[in-house]
Amino acid sequence: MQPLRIGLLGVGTVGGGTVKLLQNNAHEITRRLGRELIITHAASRNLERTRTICGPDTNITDNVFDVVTAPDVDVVVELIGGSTIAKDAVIQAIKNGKHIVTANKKLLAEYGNEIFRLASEHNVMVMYEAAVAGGIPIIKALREGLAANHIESIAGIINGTSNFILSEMRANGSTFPEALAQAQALGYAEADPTFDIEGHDAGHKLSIISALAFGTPINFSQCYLEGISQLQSLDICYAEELGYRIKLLGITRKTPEGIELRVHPTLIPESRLLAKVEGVMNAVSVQADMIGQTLYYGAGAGAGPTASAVMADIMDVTRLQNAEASYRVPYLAFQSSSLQNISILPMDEITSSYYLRVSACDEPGVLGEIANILAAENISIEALIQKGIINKETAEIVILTHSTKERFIKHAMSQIQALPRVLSPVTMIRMESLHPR
Ligand SMILES: NC(=O)C1=CN([C@@H]2O[C@H](COP(=O)(O)OP(=O)(O)OC[C@H]3O[C@@H](n4cnc5c(N)ncnc54)[C@H](O)[C@@H]3O)[C@@H](O)[C@H]2O)C=CC1
Ligand SMILES: N[C@@H](CC=O)C(=O)O
Ligand code: NA
Repeated sequence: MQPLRIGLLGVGTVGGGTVKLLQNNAHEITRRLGRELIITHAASRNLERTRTICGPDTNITDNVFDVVTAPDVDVVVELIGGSTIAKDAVIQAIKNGKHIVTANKKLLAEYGNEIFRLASEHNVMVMYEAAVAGGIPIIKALREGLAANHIESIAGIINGTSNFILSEMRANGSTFPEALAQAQALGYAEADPTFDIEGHDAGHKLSIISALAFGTPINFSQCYLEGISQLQSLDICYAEELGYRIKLLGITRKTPEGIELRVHPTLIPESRLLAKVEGVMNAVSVQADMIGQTLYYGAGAGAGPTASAVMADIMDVTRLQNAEASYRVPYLAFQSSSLQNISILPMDEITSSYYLRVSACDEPGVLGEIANILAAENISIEALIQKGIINKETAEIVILTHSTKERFIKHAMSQIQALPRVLSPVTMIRMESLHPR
């Protein structure tokens, strides 16, 4: 059988890792596929480096459009990132009948609905395992392994850079800038690391898996985003004292009123496996009606793990390329006839438990005033600690609440804030209370 011909766009961390993986594991891959894979074309900005990486048999260009129009390319593997040139190249490739493999969550979160519609019209596959949780086969799990279930909720650590930073700060006492610089040096961070630390990258990924899980269009523009840049080490310490770890979580849940879609720092009980996920590792917990809870754990970023997912997708395309259309892995959420019209809940309507930290005058009655406000909003308290840390007159009060709606906690916070003896803005961090331990 003729080899499957790959056109590679981008030979950076993931692109270079993909070439290396194919060079190292070609024999095993061919044995498993019964067919050879060859990279006929590669587009890159650094031609000399790319020639060294790819070897003499690959046509090298600095123009991605040379690759997407080349007749001897069956699959375009898009690893340049971003959503400008990458979008044009992918659209052009689909129109030219090429299958697509991409690691680009930004592109899919912003333009996935359009790209999948176009792919369906042109009868080509778009594979994106590497786009969510790097090497963890979470797309395959949702699309295939859990295909018979109703998915109820997903909670995941899906940004390796943020998790790496939080782990480094907690375990090794690194500062935020030190830990970020290390994540960049290790190839984990996005070209613009703001996407990592402000929650955008996790939001991109969450929007994709939420759409896949609940059969909706991708709704990134309605995803609530809050990153780790404003997190204070004081809150990390208090959370630990209460038996919790703080992680940047992506949470999506189907409720009768609509879908929750949110990324924010979250308190997780220390005993939960998610709380023990450290460094660049990712983990995704899925709650489904028949199977119950499943947990997927592995490296969420880096050359090797991400290349592993890219190559698995190329192998899937190879296997399915000659299958009749109906035998191909379906796009599920992206077939317009089967899309579900479920609204994304406004943030005020989500349900969570909450961590609140209040700095107040250390005087009798303050605690009572705060408790009264919470009681009036029907918010019950799970735990409370009080410390006089700033000076003798100022107390830090940390409260964990039971489950309530976000709008009730916001209303309570504004009243607490207005108390004359409350001294600085109330800190609020949401707690993970979706999945059983
Ligand atoms: N680094 C990681 O651990 C992971 C990255 N991803 C995604 O994979 C994609 C690639 O990421 P990295 O390899 O880390 O980025 P990178 O910056 O290391 O590599 C991108 C490469 O594409 C080249 N490039 C960009 N625009 C180009 C253009 N117009 N023409 C030719 N070449 C161009 C750049 O020069 C660079 O060599 C991104 O979408 C990223 O979000 C996904 C999962 C993990
Ligand atoms: N920047 C991303 C890379 C993988 O998607 C991350 O840190 O998770
Ligand atoms: Na993955």
